[in-house]
Amino acid sequence: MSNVSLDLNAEEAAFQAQVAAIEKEWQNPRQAHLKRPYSAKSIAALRNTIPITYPSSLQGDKLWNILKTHLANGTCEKTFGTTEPTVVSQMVKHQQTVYVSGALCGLSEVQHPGCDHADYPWDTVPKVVEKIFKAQLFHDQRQHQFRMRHSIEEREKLEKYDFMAPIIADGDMGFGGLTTTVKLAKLFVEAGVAMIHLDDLAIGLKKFTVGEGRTVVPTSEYLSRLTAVRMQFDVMGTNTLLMCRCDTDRSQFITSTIDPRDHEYIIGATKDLDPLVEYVAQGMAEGKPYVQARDEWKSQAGLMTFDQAVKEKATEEEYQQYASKAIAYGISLKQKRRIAKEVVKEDVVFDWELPRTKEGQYMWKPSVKTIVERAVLVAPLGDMTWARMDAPVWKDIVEFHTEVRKVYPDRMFAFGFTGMYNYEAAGFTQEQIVSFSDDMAKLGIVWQVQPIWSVAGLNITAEKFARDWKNDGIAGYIETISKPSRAPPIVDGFHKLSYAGSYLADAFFAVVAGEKIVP
Ligand SMILES: C[C@](O)(C(=O)O)[C@H](CC(=O)O)C(=O)O
Repeated sequence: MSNVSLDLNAEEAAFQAQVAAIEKEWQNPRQAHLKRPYSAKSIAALRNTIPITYPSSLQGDKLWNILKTHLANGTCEKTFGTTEPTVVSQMVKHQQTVYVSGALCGLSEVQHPGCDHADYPWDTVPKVVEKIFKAQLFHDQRQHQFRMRHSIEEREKLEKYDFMAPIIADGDMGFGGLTTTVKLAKLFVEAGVAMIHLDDLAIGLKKFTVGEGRTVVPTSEYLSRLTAVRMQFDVMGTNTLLMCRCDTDRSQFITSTIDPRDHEYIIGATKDLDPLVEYVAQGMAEGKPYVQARDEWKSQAGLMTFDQAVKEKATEEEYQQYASKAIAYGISLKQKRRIAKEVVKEDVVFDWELPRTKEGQYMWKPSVKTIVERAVLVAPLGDMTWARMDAPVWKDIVEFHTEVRKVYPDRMFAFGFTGMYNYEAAGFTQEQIVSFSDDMAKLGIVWQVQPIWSVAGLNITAEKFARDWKNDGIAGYIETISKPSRAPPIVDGFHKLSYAGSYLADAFFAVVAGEKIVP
């Protein structure tokens, strides 16, 4: 039974046309760098039967052109994070893009604020993107209407801004299984985002505190996440950009050992002792603090990777023989053990189950090499790459970007000036700090973000005004806010010409009343 007349030929022809259109889109220079593990046919079958277009796609193209121009010029876009449309309306005067930070959303857009553990509801960041995008459309509309009320000669004297700065947003770790990631990607596109970034962190285990550290997922899971987003963008037919962020730097745990590509970096105990969780439970029952019990166990466990354990037991010659066969991308622990048995006389004791945490994580040894491997592997699914680093180690920054560029010379990169960077402590001179952005731009880092300016930045502004208002009242307001906001370059305030959009409201009344055309 059906409620439409069934024309199977027309249905098949429409489907084949859709497949052909998708194949063509994928060959377009804008998409030629992408490689999908699925077919155009699978995507066509997942599409709706009516055509739907999204502004997100236009914004994606716009962002692509902005960043490609920076890449060609060896320059970069420097932006910052906000959740506030008011801030966006001003930053577009100086920035070409806007960042919606998950950390900020977690602080100011939820009922229960908290440090950035990405523990807010999965639709929090897309909703903020939607709020900002709609505000951008409003400012774009009011400016356009205002300009069109003026003659061409008059317009020359008016300020003009591009309010539609592409929005880059934090997709965190995708918030769960593949279906959540798909829904997240869809909501972002519908909200008007130009690019999202997705990382390889484990849900619920993003840490910024002193307890147990940050946890990544296996390479295979990271790949699936990014593929899920790419698939959803393809289903929606958008040119929205995907940034592959990798958080392996400084991560201390991995959720599973399922992927041999991760085995080189998983840490085991090389001593025969009780499992960490049992030792800690026992210690705590005896009244020891958790951290003390944990550290005691760690100091006795002989923690290292399997390759290091082999090195400890082998002669120099045996190790060279072992390394030539066993240290290569994707060699599993099982294969490594077999090779060690063949070439090393002594038994290699190694157990990666013993150090597992109460939540089941395995211990992990991060390195620039792992980040490079992950970044290179997933690069064809995305448009940009970001190696998130807690601390600015210049040598690591150079190594990472140089290595990835050996494989993908045209790759565009992002960088976040994250957390509590202490440049002096990291050995940077004042000169190096000043030229840091430009130096990074030369490595292809075309999008650079200070994600959390709003915390200290807005607080400083608010605290200052709160003090001035208490002390000086309206006299102070007039001097420090009202007058400067009217002087050029105009910082939008409530006055008729700007932010509030009074002219737009007037236009609605005039048009409804039958006004023909202005000026
Ligand atoms: C960029 C980031 O994802 C964010 O949410 O803004 C955070 C910021 C931070 O922790 O300082 C991150 O880098 O993880």
